[in-house]
This record gives sequence, C-alpha cells and structure tokens, in this order.
Amino acid sequence: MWCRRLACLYPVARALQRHVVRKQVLRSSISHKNVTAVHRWFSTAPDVKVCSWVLHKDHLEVLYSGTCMRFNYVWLRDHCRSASCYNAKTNQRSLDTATVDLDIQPALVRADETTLYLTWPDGHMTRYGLEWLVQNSYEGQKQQLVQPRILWNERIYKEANVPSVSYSEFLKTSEGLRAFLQNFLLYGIAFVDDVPATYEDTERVAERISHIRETIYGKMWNLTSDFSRGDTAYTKLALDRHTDTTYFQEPCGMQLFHCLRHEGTGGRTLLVDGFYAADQVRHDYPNDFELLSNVPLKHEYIENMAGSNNHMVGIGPVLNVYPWNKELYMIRYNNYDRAVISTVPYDIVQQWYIAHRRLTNELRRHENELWVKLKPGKVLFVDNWRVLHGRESFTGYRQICGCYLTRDDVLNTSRLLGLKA
Ligand SMILES: C[N+](C)(C)CCCC[C@H](N)C(=O)O
Ligand SMILES: O=C(O)CCC(=O)C(=O)O
Ligand SMILES: [Fe+2]
Repeated sequence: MWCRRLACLYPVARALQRHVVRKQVLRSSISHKNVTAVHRWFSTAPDVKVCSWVLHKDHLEVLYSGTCMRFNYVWLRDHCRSASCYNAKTNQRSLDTATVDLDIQPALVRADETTLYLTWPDGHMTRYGLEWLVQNSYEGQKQQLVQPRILWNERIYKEANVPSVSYSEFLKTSEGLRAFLQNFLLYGIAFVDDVPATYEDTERVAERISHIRETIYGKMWNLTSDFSRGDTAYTKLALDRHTDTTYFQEPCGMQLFHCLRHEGTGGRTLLVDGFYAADQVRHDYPNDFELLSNVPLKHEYIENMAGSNNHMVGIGPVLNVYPWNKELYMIRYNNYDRAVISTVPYDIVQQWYIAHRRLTNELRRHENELWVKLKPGKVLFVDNWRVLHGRESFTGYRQICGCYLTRDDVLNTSRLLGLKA
C-alpha cells in the first residue's frame, strides 16, 4: 500500500523481490522497521523524522526527512568517519580507498532516529548521522544551489538599492567586509566608497579580501591609453561587454577597477549580468544553452611588444554548468580574444554560431545594461566569472588602476565569514 503513496519506495519493493542481499537483515528491516517507520511518517507525528531503508544488491536506499537517497556501498565504506578512517582534526581521509573491495556489501545495517549503523564483513563499524547523509547525498545536493544569486537586469539591480560599503567599515569591521561579500556573491558586483584615490589604497582594499592574483599584467595594474601593452584596453576606444582573461585555463575570479583620474568625456563603464542573459537562452532555446555549455573553445592572447611577450591559451565552453544541478558557475565571453574555432566539427559550427548569437542578443539588450561612471574614491569589484564589463570610448587623460583576485580566495574568505559560497 505504501508503495503507491511514496513513489520512491516503489522500486524498493520490486528490487526486494529480485535481489535479496542478506535475508535476515532485510526481512527485519521490511517487516518491522520499515513498516513502522512508514506508518509513523504518515500518521501521528509528522515533525518527528524517521528513517526507513532497504538493502539492494548494489546500494542502500534510505528515506529520511522527505529525501529518498541511494548510496553505493563502496561510497558508504569510503566515507566512514571512524577514527581509523578519518582524521577529524585535519578533516582528511586516512582510509586508503584502494584497499576497499569494490564489491563490498555491509553485513549488517541498523538505524535509529538519528544515526545509520553499518557493520562491514571484516567487523568494522561505520556510523552516519542521518542529517549528514541528507546534506552529503547526491539527492540532497541536487536540490541545492552551490551559490545562491540574484540575477539582474538594469531595473532589478537599481530597484534592489544595494548599499555600497564605506572604506572604513570595509577595512575595520568584519560586518563591513561580510556585507560587501554578500552583495558581491548575490549580484556579482559590489562597490566600496570613500577609498583614497591612490594605487596603494586600492591595493589595501584588494588585500582586505585576499591575495592579489599576479598575472602577465603584474600584481596591481595601471591602465591608461598609452598603448603600452598589445591590447585594445590600452586605447581610448569603446570596448564591448566581455569577461577578462578568457585565455587563462582558469580565468580570474574577481576584478577591481578604481578610476584614479579622468579629465575628459565618455569612458563610462558597462556592466551586464551574464547569468541573467544565459538563463534567458536556457529558457527560450534549451538546446542552444546545451551547446554553449558543451562545446569547448579556445581563447588566446598573443602579445609581441617590447618588454611584454606573451602567448596564453585558455580552453573551455562559453557557459559552464555543474553537471548534477545545471547551475551556471562561469561564463567565458570575449569576442575580441576568442581564438580560431578548431575544436568544433563543421556540422556543429553553424548551430554554435546561432546559439552564440542568441546569447549575444540577450547580452546586448538595452534593458540588461547597467552603466556607471567610475569616480575617484569608488572601487568597483566585478565577478569575472559572471558579470561582463565594457566601456564607452573617451577623450582626455584617464587612469584606472586595479587587480585580479582568484575566485577560490574570494570564496574562502566568504565562507569563513559564514556566507554560502
Ligand atoms: C585589466 N587589464 C587592464 C590589466 C588587462 C586588460 C586585459 C584585456 C584582455 N583583452 C582581456 O579581456 O583579458
Ligand atoms: O577601461 C576600462 O574601463 C575597462 C577596460 C577593460 O576592459 C579592462 O581593463 O579589463
Ligand atoms: Fe576587460
């Protein structure tokens, strides 16, 4: 009867008939614990969480807290948190996984209200907290976002009225840093105000978050239209929306911009939420979204300048999603730096261009553009894995300084402040 009411238990019943693993354990689980559990689940105390489970030939099925989870036996042995298998001080595995029999099955399984107990054929005992299992199971992960975000267009961002954090709050208080990072994680952009307009103070602001990522542009960089480097960024020309360092195997995660001086016209900064645009494509043209997330491409930076000789190549798709929940985690979009397409068979190329055009159309929608004029004192931080930047052409002397940070380091600081990242 309960098979019909709980869809996920249906295959359990079928499998029970077919592959009985260890009759005794199995029988006790179904005739006593499972039935009681399912009964209690539906009747008296819905807030009391109970666990029911069934042994299959090659996995253990556990129903707890509304989640139906399936665990491979090698996995269950491999993740054992006993003192001999896991070092709780360093949070590292001590067990040599290569010593686990790939056909291992538990000899005995038992559960109470909080814990699942497994005894292995050699007598070793493993315990798992049921909440821990929900958190760490594939089924549990699938229901979660790795990083919650608020996707935006111009209106959404403006209506959110995201406050800037001041230089002193940001430097002196962990609340200031935390509020800043929370904005950065949610929106992919954030601002710090009242920063003294110097190179050194900009560096200090960056290092408040984490290490600066030194690249071919140095640690801190200085951008003027002096054509000192072989890249259009070092001119007065307009730059269409793009992400930077697409030609690195790991593009930089965060970029800082601080305009120290501008005597002239134009030069506004353009910001576009790449994930908002990509999600429109996902919704309207799912196959094109797939293509953009599966087809690997090269981006390239070739520079032959006195004092600066570089040849960088980065390979990866335009859209990067986690395979288990399809969550976007990186967009690599730079039409200037995209290299010759040689990694795509001819019969896919046309559809790839169509998909790329659809994404470009979304990225170029007027309502998705946020324009800001950077002023001395206002430091802009951009999530370079998500938000595209560009600039309007300009006249006069304009000096921007900034740097890159590695995404891992930004997320590390965020997690230490209790943020989900
Ligand atoms: C930011 N900074 C001025 C140092 C470098 C600019 C790099 C520009 C390059 N086309 C890219 O998009 O990666
Ligand atoms: O000049 C600007 O505002 C930005 C140029 C640019 O795209 C960059 O430096 O990455
Ligand atoms: Fe750029």
